[in-house]
Amino acid sequence: MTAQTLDGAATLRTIKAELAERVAALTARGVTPGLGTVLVGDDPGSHWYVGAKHKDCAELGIASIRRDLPATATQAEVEAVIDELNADPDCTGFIVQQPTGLDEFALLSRVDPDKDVDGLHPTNLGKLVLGEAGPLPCTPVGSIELLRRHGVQIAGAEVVVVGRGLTVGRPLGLLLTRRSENATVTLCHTGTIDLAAHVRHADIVVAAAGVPGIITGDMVKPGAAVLDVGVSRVDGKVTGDVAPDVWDVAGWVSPNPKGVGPMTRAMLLSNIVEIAEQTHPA
Ligand SMILES: Nc1nc(=O)c2c([nH]1)NC[C@@H]1CN(c3ccc(C(=O)N[C@@H](CCC(=O)O)C(=O)O)cc3)C=[N+]21
Repeated sequence: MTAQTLDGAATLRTIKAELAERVAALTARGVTPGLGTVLVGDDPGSHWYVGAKHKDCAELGIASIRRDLPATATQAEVEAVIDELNADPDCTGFIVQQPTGLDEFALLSRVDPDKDVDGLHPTNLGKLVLGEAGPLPCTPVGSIELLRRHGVQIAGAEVVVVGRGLTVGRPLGLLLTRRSENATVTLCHTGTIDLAAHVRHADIVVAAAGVPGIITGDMVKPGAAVLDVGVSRVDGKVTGDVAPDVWDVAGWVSPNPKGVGPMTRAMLLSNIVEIAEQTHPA
């Protein structure tokens, strides 16, 4: 048995086509959405991600506002750029690419919550906990959207999320347990005693540990859906958390690359368009 592919690259193309129509409708009314990015330092991976986001925007007719700062930039300098983008009417929303090597919590907290297209501002994470509407974190929502668009049943599913990080595991647990998703979630982490015992019961496994190959075929229930969210670099190549033998057991697997990564970009674009529509109602 070989698993079906949860193809994030193809799904990104579909979502871009849907969003392009909404951007065109905005542009026809004189509204051009604008995405801002703040990038600190010269990590090649971060540069690639930010470059890809701006290419996506160009394809859709979303304007780009790019602020690249040297690795020597201070907390105060980055905060001044955040203040500038908060005040810029052409900037619909923006992200501060992580990691910055600076006080991340202070930076996240300084972004105008209404421009927080990462959905990571404390106010927006609080809204998620409270069940209030607001921008949602891109990687967790992208993971759910990838499952949904491939017909994987989420309601009633036993989901094991591996990893409790701020950008994936923790918010994903909150999203999946909403009434609208109705999954039963077990959040596993480095303190989990018997990871395999938990994963074995899961209809859906989300591997977001950042440990190459931590999920192996013998841990997975036959037919389960397995999302590979982890990103590590081994010998310069992107490597996920899911071992190759999982494909022989699972019903669906998201490849890595071309799985959840492109979906993160899709949801960023979607958040931008959403904010532009809300702030400029027809
Ligand atoms: N404030 C902030 N927001 C983020 O959303 C954010 C961040 N910081 N820091 C880093 C992570 C990582 N991330 C990815 C985005 C796209 C791909 C992606 O499209 N990857 C391609 C290519 C991967 C490759 O070949 O390098 C793929 O998976 O097919 C991956 C990872 C967003 N992040």
